[in-house]
Amino acid sequence: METPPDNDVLWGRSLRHAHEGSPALLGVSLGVRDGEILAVAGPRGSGKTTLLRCLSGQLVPDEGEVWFNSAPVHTLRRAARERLRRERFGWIDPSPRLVPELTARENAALPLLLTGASHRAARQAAQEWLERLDVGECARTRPAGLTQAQRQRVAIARALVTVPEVVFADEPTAALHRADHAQVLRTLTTAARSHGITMLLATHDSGVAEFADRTVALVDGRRTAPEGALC
Ligand SMILES: Nc1ncnc2c1ncn2[C@@H]1O[C@H](COP(=O)(O)OP(=O)(O)OP(=O)(O)O)[C@@H](O)[C@H]1O
Repeated sequence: METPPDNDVLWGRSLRHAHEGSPALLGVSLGVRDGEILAVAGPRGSGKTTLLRCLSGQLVPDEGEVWFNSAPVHTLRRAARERLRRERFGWIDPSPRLVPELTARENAALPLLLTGASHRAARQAAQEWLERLDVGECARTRPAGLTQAQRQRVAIARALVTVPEVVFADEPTAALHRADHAQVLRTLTTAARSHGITMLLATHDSGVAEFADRTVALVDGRRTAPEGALC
């Protein structure tokens, strides 16, 4: 088995995957460097979500390998992959999926409570992340009382509260008004950079690439090199 380059925190090799017979990835390889913000660009249906799910251990590819910090992920059992996702990774969905009964701060604190942090520590860290993401004043409000942009910021706080090694952001601005896109992306990428968090940012919006260090493009489940880009 070939081992990944030393400076890649995450590495996928020749990933192939089909959903119930529909091909989604047709042999994608990529490495992500420590602390890098990598945009995964491509039109709808090009395989971006499938790639992020394979790299984060949510999905085992039909073929190919995934390595995290020089250890294989694709050979781990389900429980070990779930632990990896819970303890080392963060995930941001296109639409914020918050627990409606909990306040913004309680939602943001959840991942820390799941890793065994005390209520007090989790509450304090959640409040700090809400403030960094400009929704500190919403801490006691439940999701129904927030705007969609505020809910997405709370979901981002929840993904970052454990300071994960890698955050996977799947179209994080898809459910927002265009006017909110740049501000949310700037806040997200600034927070990641200041904490040395590696980030994969799936997007079909070419404007997102300006927030990334590098862009890889997918079309029909394969990588293409965007003109002028170094991949
Ligand atoms: N659960 C599923 N069952 C069946 N087909 C699926 C499933 N998930 C994805 N696909 C198909 O796999 C292909 C790649 O989908 P994927 O969601 O990975 O692409 P994407 O680039 O993230 O698209 P989008 O921007 O619309 O989310 C598409 O043809 C899609 O219809």
